Amino acid sequence: MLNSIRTFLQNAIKGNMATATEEKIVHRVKVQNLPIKETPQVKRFLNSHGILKYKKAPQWTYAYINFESEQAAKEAMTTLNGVSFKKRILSTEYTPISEEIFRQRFRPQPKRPEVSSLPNTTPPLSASDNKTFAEQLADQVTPLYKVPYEDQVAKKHKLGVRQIRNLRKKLLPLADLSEERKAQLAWIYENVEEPPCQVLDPIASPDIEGYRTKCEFSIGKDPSGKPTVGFLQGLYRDGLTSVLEPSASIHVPQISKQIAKTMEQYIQSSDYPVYDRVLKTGVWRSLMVKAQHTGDVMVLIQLRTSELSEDQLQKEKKKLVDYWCNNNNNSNDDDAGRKIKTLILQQWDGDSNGIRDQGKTEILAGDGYVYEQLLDHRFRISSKAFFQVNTKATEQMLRTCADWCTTNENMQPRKTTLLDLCCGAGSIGITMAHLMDRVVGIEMISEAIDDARFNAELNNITNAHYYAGKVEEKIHVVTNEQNENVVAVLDPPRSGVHNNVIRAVREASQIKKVVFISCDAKQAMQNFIGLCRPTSNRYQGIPFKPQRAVTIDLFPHTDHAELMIEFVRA
Ligand SMILES: C[S@@+](CC[C@H](N)C(=O)[O-])C[C@H]1O[C@@H](n2cnc3c(N)ncnc32)[C@H](O)[C@@H]1O
Repeated sequence: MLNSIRTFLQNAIKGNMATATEEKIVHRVKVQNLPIKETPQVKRFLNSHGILKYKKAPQWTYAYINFESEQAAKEAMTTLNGVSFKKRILSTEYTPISEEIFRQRFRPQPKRPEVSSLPNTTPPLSASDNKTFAEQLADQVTPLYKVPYEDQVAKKHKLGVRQIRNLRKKLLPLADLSEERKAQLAWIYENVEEPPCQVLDPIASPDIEGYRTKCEFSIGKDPSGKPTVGFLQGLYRDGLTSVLEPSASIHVPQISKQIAKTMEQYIQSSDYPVYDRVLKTGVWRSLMVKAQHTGDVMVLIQLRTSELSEDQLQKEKKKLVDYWCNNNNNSNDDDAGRKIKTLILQQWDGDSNGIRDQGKTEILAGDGYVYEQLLDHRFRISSKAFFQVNTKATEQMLRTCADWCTTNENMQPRKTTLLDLCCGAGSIGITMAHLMDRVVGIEMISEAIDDARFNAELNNITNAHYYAGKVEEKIHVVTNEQNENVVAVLDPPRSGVHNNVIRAVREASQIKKVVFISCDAKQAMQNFIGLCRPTSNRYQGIPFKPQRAVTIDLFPHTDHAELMIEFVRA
């Protein structure tokens, strides 16, 4: 029972991450089989394994440790799992939790009314929080919406500076080893009152409303039980899996709101029920809309098919095409269906929520692609390929990135290879290819690599080469080469990259510079530390040091931003 609740919470967390808030996760590890009481001994034992902060009540046989990234959590699990302490064999469990829920747990909770007693409009949820559903949703998906935009940017800049300072702080204990290692970290002792590298003025987003070119909506029931397309309300702690409609969401473009509404009308008159995230029954699960600045729109509908016969599924597909592409929808919202370039169906019967890369996708109409324009280059994007969601702010980021990649006293750009790690559909390398000798891109989603190859050709680029696979497995393609000058741009997912990538980058002496683009510097901190820590058996090669950093606001009204750091050899 406990396990199923935990799985439910974890799935709910994952589902909500994928849909609405790009929410922060506390990467918790539960260490089990510890002795009760014996507090000083437990403290000494955990400290000796590098764990200085943890939570354990004297009567508990377990402790919780929080980490900033999944990777750090997993590394600690590897260290502690199976270790014998006080004649007990320890075991560990990864128990991630949404940061918001984590915080809420330490706050007194107002009593909530029964969900079924809530009326069908948008009234206050309870007397104590006195907020409409629209306000609650705004607090959840765009928590800074009431803060003037310049103040949002200033706040994110401050957080970026704090992360850069943190890097210095986290490296300090590693410097106290030997004179040689200390020398490699000399930069952390310079101007200790200042950030350890130049921090440029933050780059604000040119678009601050309706900027999201990709929206993932959940399909479910609103608090009154009405089938709805929108964002998960996100209070899984209470077992709530309600969906709130997005019409007031400031970051969602009008066209995507129209499409969500049109889909809502479809499911409300459908013979099949919406997906129930607790019982794991029902059919309609999620909707993804990619609405690009070129005017191209992709609609991907995710459904659970195990309740449908083959005949029913075929009929439903035909009905969807009729509705979306033959204008048989009654949408009075400016005929959202007419604007769709491609319609895709994804079958997903698994427990985890959100659009899944593993889901079976089928193109029902169009060619399965949309196009976007970035810095005078055109990009084809498939349903599975990552593409930055704020086009105008991404252009700003790419300009700065190109500038950093081509300024280096000892390297001539045209004799330099640009290593585009985690390249997605190729936007970084392709917009810079004309400045470089060649571009080598590595990406694990094969559809994205197909897009990158296609995009290079589409933009008449002949010096870009792409490899499908994990960076940790393919990076040797470039690092095994000799006598090359290489600049690496590393643009990984939120949690950063595998340590092996960092080790390979350090060991490849031809890589003179790394431009690290991180959408969650806290989680990527382990990677930054890996690049900068002194040379050891595990981390060979000359370490890097930060030279410049800048915050770029790709996500107005949310807590998120990109932090771009230029690392050069120390
Ligand atoms: C933040 S996106 C950046 C994509 C691209 N640079 C862009 O700007 O559009 C991160 C990308 O890393 C890819 N990725 C995640 N882990 C990877 C790995 N271990 N090896 C290669 N690619 C990976 C994801 O599929 C995704 O396309």
